[in-house]
Amino acid sequence: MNKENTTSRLPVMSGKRAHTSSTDGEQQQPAQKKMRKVDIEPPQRFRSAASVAPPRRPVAVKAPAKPLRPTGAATVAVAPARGDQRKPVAAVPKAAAGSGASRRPGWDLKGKVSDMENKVQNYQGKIKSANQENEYLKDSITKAQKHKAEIEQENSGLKKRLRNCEEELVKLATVKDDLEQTSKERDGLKKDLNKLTEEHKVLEGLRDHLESELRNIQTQLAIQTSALGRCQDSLKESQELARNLEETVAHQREELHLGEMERRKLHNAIQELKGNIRVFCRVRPLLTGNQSDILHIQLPAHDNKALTLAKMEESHTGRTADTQKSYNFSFDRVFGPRAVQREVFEEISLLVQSALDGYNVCCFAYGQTGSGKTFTMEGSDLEELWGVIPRAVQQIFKSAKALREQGWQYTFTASFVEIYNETLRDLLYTGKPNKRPEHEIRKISSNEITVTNLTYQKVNNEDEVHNLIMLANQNRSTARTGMNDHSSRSHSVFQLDIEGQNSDRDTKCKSTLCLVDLAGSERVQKSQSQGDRFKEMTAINSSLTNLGIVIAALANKDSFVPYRNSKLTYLLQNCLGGNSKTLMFVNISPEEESFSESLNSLRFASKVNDCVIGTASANRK
Ligand SMILES: Nc1ncnc2c1ncn2[C@@H]1O[C@H](COP(=O)(O)OP(=O)(O)OP(=O)(O)O)[C@@H](O)[C@H]1O
Repeated sequence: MNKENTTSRLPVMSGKRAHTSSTDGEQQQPAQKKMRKVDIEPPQRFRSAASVAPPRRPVAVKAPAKPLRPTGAATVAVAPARGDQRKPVAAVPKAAAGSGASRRPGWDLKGKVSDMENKVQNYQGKIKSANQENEYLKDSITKAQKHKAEIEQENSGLKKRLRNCEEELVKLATVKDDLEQTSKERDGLKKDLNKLTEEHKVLEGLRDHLESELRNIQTQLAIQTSALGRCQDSLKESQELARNLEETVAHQREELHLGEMERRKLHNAIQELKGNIRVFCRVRPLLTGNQSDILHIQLPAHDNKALTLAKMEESHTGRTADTQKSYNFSFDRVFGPRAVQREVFEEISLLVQSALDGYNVCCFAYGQTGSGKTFTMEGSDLEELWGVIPRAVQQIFKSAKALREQGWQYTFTASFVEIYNETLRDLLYTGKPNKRPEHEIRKISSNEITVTNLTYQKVNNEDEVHNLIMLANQNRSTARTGMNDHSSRSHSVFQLDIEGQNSDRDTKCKSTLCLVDLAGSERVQKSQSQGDRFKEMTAINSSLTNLGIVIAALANKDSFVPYRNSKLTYLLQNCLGGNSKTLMFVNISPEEESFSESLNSLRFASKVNDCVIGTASANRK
């Protein structure tokens, strides 16, 4: 609102007032100006008030009837009302008054009085007019005051409105700030929106892709569902079949178990018929030369159980011709020099099977040094040259695996001990040589023998047993170098303790497979041993003799069996008793110079072969 407008809209206000308003207006904020422009209408009352202004009517001046003597009253004039722009009431024309006085002669007092009275009347008229005007002015003042009060009231109202407007303005400023803030936020949101729109587009693309994949999957699912339906049908059929098969399997298992028990019974019966102690004779091939050069050992072509040892004896007198002396022997089986390891083992594999069935089994090789005991029991590294021990171990683990399907679980514990000069030595010892412990044989129950400080190694497969055999050979070869090949003059005993359990049938069995490589059986006289060698030979012969005595006592069913006479028989006590199956190999050297030793060995073996040890029974619970 400009100054001109303010002035033009408030016509009754003084210029100063109008100016003040204008100044105020200039200082006001644009918003206030706007508000004023909108709200303040030209007050109509001011206009009407303007019309209240006293009329500019001329004061009626009556010509005096008589000219009055001019007095000082001529100076009386009505002061114009404040703000009244009217001209002062015209005084009686001076010329008229003056001309009357001047016209009257000095004596014309009457005339003069008349003039004076006119003047008085004139003045009285003037006074009356002034009074009227005064009344009028008073009235105007009253109205103006009233008007002023109204204006003040209106002013205070306007001020109040102004304050309200200012407050509103402040609020609006806050709103503006808020608006700016909101605007910024909106910009930010716009950016976010743009970003989200982009993302939305990407997601839409992804969704389209996924929807198409979903459609594919749904198609596949439909195909799979129908296939599943078919599968479920065939599964039902298969389940039915499986149930039938399970019943058959259970039935067959039962039959198998019964068959297995029957097999064990029959197997044992056969073993009993064969005798619980059996003797096999094995003739070593010549290490050099032609095997047909072996003349003193005769093996009948059609009898694999007989052997004849023949020797030409010179005539003592010289008069008669040389005579041939023959010694016939019969064993459970005789293997000639051409017999291979597999062939030999086949004959004893049934015995090894008995060990898994819960029978104690003892297999030992007897014979003079170099006759092939170690070769028979251990053989060499080549699988086809494996001896009884590795083949027995292989068979045991193979059979145990097969029996697992019938509910049998087996645990195996191996030990390997050497008896030299009636002293025990742990062949599985891995500690320091100078810390080797001493060992004692102890009987811990009626059918259990244990050796103190001996390594009893749990084994789970044949490889582990082969490793133990290698360790034992290492231990023996160490002793061999240090003690002048004492291996020939020591007994080595490999024991495999077998424990079986069939939880389904609540059956347990426990047995020991004992495989022994005996020391060379040379006679003292022949070897002409002396000193340590003599001591060794005495110990060997003593233990071998005791072995014969024990076997004989068992055969005779003696009430006392002298097991404790030697470490060997004490250690083998459980494997030699009535509850065991025993196999003895008698190894024969083919060289002619070994004739006498061979004869001795065969005689010893024959004695053993004649023994019938009581009926073996399985260690079952
Ligand atoms: N059946 C066989 N076929 C081939 N070689 C054999 C046979 N038997 C033994 N030998 C060989 O004869 C030699 C002596 O055999 P071995 O060491 O087994 O005799 P030993 O009776 O154990 O002797 P020791 O009592 O000294 O231990 C070895 O070289 C061995 O390889």
